[in-house]
Amino acid sequence: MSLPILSRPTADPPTSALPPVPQSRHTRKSPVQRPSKLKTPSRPSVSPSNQGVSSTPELPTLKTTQNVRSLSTPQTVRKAVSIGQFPQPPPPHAISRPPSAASIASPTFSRKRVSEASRLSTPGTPKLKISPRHSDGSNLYRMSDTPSLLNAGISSSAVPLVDNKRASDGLSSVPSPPQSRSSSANGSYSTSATTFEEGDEDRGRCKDVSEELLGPKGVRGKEHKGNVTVSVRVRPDSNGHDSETAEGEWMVDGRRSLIAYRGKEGGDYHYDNVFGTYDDNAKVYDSAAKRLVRRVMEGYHGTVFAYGMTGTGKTFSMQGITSSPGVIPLAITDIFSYIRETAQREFLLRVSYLEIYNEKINDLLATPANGSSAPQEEIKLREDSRRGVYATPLKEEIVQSPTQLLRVIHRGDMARRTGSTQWNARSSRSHAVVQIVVESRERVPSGNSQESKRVAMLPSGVRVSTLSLIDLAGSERAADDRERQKEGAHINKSLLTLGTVISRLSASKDKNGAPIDKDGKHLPYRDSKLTRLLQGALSGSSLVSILCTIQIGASGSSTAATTHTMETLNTLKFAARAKNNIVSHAKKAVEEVGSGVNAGLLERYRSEIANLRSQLEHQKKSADAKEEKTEEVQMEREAAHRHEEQMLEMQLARTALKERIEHLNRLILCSKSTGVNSGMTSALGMHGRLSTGTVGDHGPPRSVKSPASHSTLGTLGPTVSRHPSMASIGAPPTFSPAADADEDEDPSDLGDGMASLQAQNRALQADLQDKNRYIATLEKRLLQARRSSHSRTSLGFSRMVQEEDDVQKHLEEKDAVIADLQKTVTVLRSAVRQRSNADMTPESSFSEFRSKKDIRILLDGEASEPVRPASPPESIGAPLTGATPLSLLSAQKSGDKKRKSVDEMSKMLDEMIQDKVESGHLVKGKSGSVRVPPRSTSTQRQHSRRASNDHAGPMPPLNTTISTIRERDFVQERVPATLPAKSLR
Ligand SMILES: Nc1ncnc2c1ncn2[C@@H]1O[C@H](COP(=O)(O)OP(=O)(O)OP(=O)(O)O)[C@@H](O)[C@H]1O
Repeated sequence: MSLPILSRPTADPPTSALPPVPQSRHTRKSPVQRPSKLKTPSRPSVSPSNQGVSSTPELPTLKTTQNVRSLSTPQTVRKAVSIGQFPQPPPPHAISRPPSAASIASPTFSRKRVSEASRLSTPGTPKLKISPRHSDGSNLYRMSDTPSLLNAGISSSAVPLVDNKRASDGLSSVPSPPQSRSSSANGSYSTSATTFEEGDEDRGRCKDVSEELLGPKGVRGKEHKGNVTVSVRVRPDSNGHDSETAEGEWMVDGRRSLIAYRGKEGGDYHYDNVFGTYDDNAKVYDSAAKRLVRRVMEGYHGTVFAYGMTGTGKTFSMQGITSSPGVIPLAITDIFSYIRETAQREFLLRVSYLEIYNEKINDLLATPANGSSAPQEEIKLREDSRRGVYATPLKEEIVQSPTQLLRVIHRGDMARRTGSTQWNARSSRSHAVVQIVVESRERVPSGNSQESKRVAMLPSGVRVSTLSLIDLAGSERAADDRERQKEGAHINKSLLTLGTVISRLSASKDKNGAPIDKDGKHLPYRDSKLTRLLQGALSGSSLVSILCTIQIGASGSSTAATTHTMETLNTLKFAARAKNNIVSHAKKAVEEVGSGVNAGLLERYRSEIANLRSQLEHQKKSADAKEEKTEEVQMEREAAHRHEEQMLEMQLARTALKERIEHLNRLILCSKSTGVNSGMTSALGMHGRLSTGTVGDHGPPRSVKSPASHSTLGTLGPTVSRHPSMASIGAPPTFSPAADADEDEDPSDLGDGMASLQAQNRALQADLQDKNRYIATLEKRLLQARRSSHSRTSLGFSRMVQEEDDVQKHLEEKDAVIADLQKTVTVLRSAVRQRSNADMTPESSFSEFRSKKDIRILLDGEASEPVRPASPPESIGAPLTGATPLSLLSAQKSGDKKRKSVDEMSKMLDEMIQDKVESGHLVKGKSGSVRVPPRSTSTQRQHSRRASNDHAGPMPPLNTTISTIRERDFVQERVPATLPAKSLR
């Protein structure tokens, strides 16, 4: 009989979300025996065929009255597994508890189970016999009612039978009645622990049964045994026909969890669960692993492993197929259901997946996805007191959803070593270990307030538990293939070591605490990586569920059949030893507080989150402070910038003013150098002399102004001070009489008035150009100042605007001056033209001067009053009344025409100077010199104007300067530079 050719799941993980996880777990009932078409063996109705059991003729071996339909062909049983096609979790109203008897009694449930059974059973399946209880009690023992974490809360009440009789024909896994554990003399085994159906009274209750059991009222003496569950699953025959021998030799009673072999070395084997060929993976999971998974979620360590001969259905049971997912996917679904149901705790899940292949550990999750064959870092097993034995370095992935977890495991499955053997087309060549680490922590129920939310995050102890789901490689006979032989040798060796360890397990320990066997020898955990890795579970630190798979009724040659039977018996013995010897004293993991190396990731993440939060807050604070500082600095900078701008503008304005002043000064010097200033000075000197000397020479002096002004003029003295210029401010130099004399006595001046005028004209033109250039410069600066003033927001803005206005005013005044000068130039030009006629009558001269005077008046806009007639020159200082310039000029007809006209002009100048003195633009010194009044406040200026004293002051204000310039310009205009100094005297 050949074994079926099977294939491993190849489908990709699902992309769609898993179905919703149930919110309640109180409605799904415990799995109980399902109704079957097979007849339930009953003690009274002993089948006659039982007589044929040779090995134990005395035992009535009951045959099922109806043959179990053989399972569908195994070739099609193992289809590609698609995670998306895993069974949907029960709806919210359903619970994950096994169906109760009550639910079984319902027609719907019965129909479903019946149809499942009929689907799985195929004609040809070995007829399984149900062994009744031994009548003599020698080979069959009742299992003791030992409550445990894995059957916690289960009462020993009998399961109600459908229609008052066992619905199962023995293929169901309804636990047997309590029996005491013992082994029969002829090799029959039974286990002390048993699983019990939950009584109706427990259904719907969600109580912490472990607490109940571990509490003072718990059966402490027996609980440890109860923490180990051993189940045996019988795989359907692969080819559909069964041997009569096998049929006669084997009896499987699922209801009583019994497998009996009536052949050589036969006996009855009792376990916690016996699954028949019709039991599907859901049933296996519910009975053998579900409770353990729940306990792991509560904080216990748990290990589920499948053990058995190659091809007997270990991988099938652990991974499952599309239509019947196995223990691993169902556990994953359950884990997440539990998390959803447990609102009072928060969880963190991480998963790792390794294989032990040829005594080497490979990380199945670390395999590069792109297929690159980079050598993996060697994974070693280490041990510490807290974690026990563990593999490192191992990749762990944190998962947040069932889909994600299934995908990770699927990835590992794909990386696992498999190969074709004579017995299994896709045989697992390695032991595969999925480890799901569950970290959980109590959550303080959070209210709506921010405070309570914060409190909810307060750190509490983190509990870390591990669920190990192990699919062992199958024991096998020597294969033909070399590689398979080598693999098989390693597999067999490790399984042998496992068996040895289990067989020698005892509660004894040496003085160092190392486990020893009954003979005081050390247990050979280190002989294989598998036993080393399972050390914690085997030595009792975790809950254990062992699922042993067998196949009975193997076809083939009689030798093969014998070998097969021997292997099956070995598996059964292994299972029995495991149940008898493994003592679990699993305890709930202690909640660890703190964020040290030993703390779970959950705590580390929490503390990291808290750290990051505080860092964030700190950074935010410092950022705020920085921002504030930056703002301050920015404001300071802006203020400084504004200040700079203001300073710049002020500087510009000051520079402009200074330049203007310098320029004007230059002009004055320039005029001097070209004779203009000297002419003016000469004129003034002339005027001085005119005021004093001319009185004697030409009769009483006449003033063209008021008597007051005349008297003022009289104080000018014999030497007229030089016209004040910027250079003369503060210490106005006066021309010494000698210098004056030198200048005045220059005969060329007298003889070449025309040339002087032309020179003056040139100088004025140059001056005009200078001024134009200067205006352009000022305009440019003004433009710059305006531009920068746009950006001003400082407090000094208004002040600057004010200053700018002042500057503007000054500029306007300067413009007016320039206009004056231009006009003056025009007038001078015309004067030059007139002089060129050389025929100048006093009248014409007077009219010319008069017109100039008018022009001046017009330009200055100040002296609007008409020129008054000159005063009679009786005395110096006396008011000149009754004389007009015309009369004056007429009286001197006898003199040189030019001299006369000069006198006229002198008079006119005198008059103008007097005007200026009166208006405060000029002050007269005691000696009769004329100066610009000192710089002073407006009040002082007014006072100065009134007092007309000779106080010399500091630099005059700009207005004064401008006025002075105007005066000077006017004087220049009026007094030709070529006027002979002598004549002025
Ligand atoms: N209970 C079962 N019902 C139907 N088919 C099954 C059952 N058990 C196993 N099979 C089928 O038997 C074949 C072998 O199963 P599986 O690969 O799970 O055996 P195994 O014990 O894991 O073998 P190995 O140790 O060589 O890996 C598969 O095709 C599988 O589909």
